Amino acid sequence: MTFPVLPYFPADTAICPKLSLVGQVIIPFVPGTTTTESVTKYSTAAHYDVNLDYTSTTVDEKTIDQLLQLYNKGVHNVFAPAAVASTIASKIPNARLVFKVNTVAEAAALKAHQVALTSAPPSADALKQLSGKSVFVFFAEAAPVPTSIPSWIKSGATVVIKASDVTTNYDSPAPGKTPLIDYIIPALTTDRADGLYATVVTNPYDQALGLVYSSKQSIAEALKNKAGVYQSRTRGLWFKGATSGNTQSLVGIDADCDGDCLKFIVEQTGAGFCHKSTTSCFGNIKGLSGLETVLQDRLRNAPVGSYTKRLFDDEKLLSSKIREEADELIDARSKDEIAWEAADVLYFVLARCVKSGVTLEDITKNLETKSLRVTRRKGDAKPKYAAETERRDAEKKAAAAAALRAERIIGPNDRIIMQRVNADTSSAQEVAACLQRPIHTSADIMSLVVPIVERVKQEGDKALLDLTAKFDHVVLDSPVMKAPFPASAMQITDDVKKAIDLSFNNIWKFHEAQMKKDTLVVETCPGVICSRFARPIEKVGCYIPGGTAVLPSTSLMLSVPARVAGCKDIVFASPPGKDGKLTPEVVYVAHKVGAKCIVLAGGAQAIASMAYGTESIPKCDKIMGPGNQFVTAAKMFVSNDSGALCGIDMPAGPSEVLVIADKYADPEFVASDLLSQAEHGVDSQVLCIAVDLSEKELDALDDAVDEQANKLPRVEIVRKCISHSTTLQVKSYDEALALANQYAPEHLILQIKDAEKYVDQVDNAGSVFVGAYSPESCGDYSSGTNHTLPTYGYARMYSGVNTATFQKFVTSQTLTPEGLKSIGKAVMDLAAVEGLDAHRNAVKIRMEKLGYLPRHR
Ligand SMILES: NC(=O)c1ccc[n+]([C@@H]2O[C@H](COP(=O)([O-])OP(=O)(O)OC[C@H]3O[C@@H](n4cnc5c(N)ncnc54)[C@H](O)[C@@H]3O)[C@@H](O)[C@H]2O)c1
Ligand SMILES: N[C@H](CO)Cc1c[nH]c[nH+]1
Repeated sequence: MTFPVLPYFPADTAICPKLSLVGQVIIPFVPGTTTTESVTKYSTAAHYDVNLDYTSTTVDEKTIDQLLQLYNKGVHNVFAPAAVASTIASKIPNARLVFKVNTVAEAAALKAHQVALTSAPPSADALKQLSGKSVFVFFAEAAPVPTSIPSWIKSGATVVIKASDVTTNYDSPAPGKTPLIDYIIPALTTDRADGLYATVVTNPYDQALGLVYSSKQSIAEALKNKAGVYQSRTRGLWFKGATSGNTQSLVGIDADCDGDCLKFIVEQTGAGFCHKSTTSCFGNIKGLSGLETVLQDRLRNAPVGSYTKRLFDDEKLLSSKIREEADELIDARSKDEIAWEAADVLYFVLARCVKSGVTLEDITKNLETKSLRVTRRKGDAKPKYAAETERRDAEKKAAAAAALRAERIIGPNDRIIMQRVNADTSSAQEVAACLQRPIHTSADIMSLVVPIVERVKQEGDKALLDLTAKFDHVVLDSPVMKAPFPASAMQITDDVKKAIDLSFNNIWKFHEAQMKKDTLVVETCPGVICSRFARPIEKVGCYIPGGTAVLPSTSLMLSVPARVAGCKDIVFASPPGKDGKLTPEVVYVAHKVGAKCIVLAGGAQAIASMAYGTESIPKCDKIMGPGNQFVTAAKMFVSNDSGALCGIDMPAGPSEVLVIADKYADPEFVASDLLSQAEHGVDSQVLCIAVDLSEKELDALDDAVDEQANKLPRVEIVRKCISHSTTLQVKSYDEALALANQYAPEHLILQIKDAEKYVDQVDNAGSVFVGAYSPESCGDYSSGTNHTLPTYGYARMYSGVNTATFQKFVTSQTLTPEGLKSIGKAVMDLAAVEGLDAHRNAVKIRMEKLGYLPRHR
């Protein structure tokens, strides 16, 4: 309970610190003038509440804003005439208001909980009508009537008195002034025979220092001297510290709920409160304030070279520690970890405060002020911090994924098996880490690729030859081989020729079936005929990878649909071998499809040469084909450069496969499919989602992977790829398909019972291989579907290469007069909405001539 006396200070600058020892003051509110500073200067630094007296009988929006700000800076209550208080309450929902009225009857009629009586002094009996309300007897204007004060206070009212009418100088008060003690004693009771009041002494953080006793005189002396003065039961008036030197500065006094126990809030100096030289009579104070005391002492006395000294002297060290500990706290999970990390954070934060002279009391007061806010911020983090948290989360995800991969380096003597993760018992973060791709087209790659592209753009063939020498370690005379291609460059075996021819035919058939030959015609309204027809893209570039393995199959996958679509100029690009020659199968395919030339270059430089053209290489309108991260980044770069005016198919990077396998799947089949993509490159990724497999069945899968992998010539690549590849155990098919859709694999293989049934549930995948006898390799070469497919999860929004990739679609329309009549008005109305009069006119003129609209000259 705060003492039921509220000193009124007519000017906010004149607040008497001694009177405010009772815990509250009231100052006038002046519209437009009372600033938040005039409130914070008391409310955040001192131990008393600041109330405002609003005297005007009107209130405008500007003043409401001003009040809002003042509330939010810690103003306790605003006393206002009842009508004004109602207006404020309607504008500021949680405003703390005391409704000023003249009479007890008016107060009783109000719904408000806090009321102030401003005129005729009420009798104690009349006050009883207001039980249940907080009542203030407002004597700020008139001189108080001291004889009534005890009865008001005893009735539970708080007396608002002019500060100038009160004094702490109790023994020789100036004429007309009432000693403050006279307002305090009526609020107290005691059942002790000696009439003393039990008094709890606390520090400013409400920590008990000890129990003492007070008398009317000791309290009056304490108020007068603003010091700890008590009544010893054996030695009379006791000025604490008078002999020991451990004095106390009094910062506030208070009473308990029924007034039979006092509280003195003090700042203790010297060894402590207790005569045994401990901080309190209950021993030394621990916790945060104990730590604060230690740190304050260290700030003054820390030995040179000690860690605490370094911490105080080295701003960067202290800031870094706060950040580091805050991060660790964010990452902590168990109760123990959180407590541990929170303690570290508090230690360094407190060191920062102590160093800057900020005390726990300042922080507590600040917290109290914030709790008084009437309009609260939404609580969202500022965008900068939200973005930072997201960035850090992404970094952590990547680091977690990297850590998982890093943990698993499959050594030459280790079994080549995938890591196993049970999706049902792992955290979402752990599962997500398994679904992270090993490599991204990041800013780092772009910073390598952009200079390469720019060089080719500027220097053409010369740059191409230099970069081929640098990256492919072969010095060429010319970067291009033009058609007709010499027979010597396409020497291949009959079997391979037959294989290419068979594959060519199947790819042709499937892509020709996709060909949109017929013009699409729709009459949308009578006389309005809309149509759409396809046209081939004239000049297309086909990139055929050749880094870790040359892929003639890719030349088929790109050039056959190009030919089906009717593209005029087909340009191939593929890195030359160390002997400076192209793979003969690639040249054979180029010859078969009638390609115009083959660029003997790989990587970003090959893409740039086709995007911008060089002295010897024709510029292409669109570039298709897969490749490593340099190729993919260069494709993305040129497609964004309006100077290149060059489209691309999609980001088709390192190969990947996700196999969903159940207990009906043959582990050897599953292993072979996983390894067929693992052998592409160390940055490939293969995943198996095992549906309800037992440990024994999972072991069989591991055995099959290990056995087959060790027999492969590219086992070294496979070993590295399998290191970052995972078998995820799930319980159900639905779960498996949900994870597959989340990953959006380039290839999805369903080795499950009734596989066909689940195709409907596939939302995101480049190409699906359904059932035990549909290995992914068939799609790579010969079945007819295309193997140039979106990776990195781009299957969520891109399709694989298809015939339409090499086409563009043109729409056309024909309107008859009847057609114009059907839609003319709608066009004119919409053009008017957009304020585009020329658009409107184009229809209006025709409609007028046709007689559908009256002519306007
Ligand atoms: N998504 C698909 O549809 C699909 C299809 C087939 C292949 N692929 C993938 O294509 C990729 C082919 O990659 P690849 O490396 O074997 O062949 P690539 O032809 O894509 O890249 C080789 C070229 O990269 C350049 N290069 C190498 N190191 C470089 C460096 N440090 N800086 C700049 N340039 C550098 C060289 O010029 C080299 O010619 C594989 O990851 C494979 O999985 C994907
Ligand atoms: N699997 C690759 C697509 O990611 C294509 C390919 C070509 N040769 C063998 N495989």
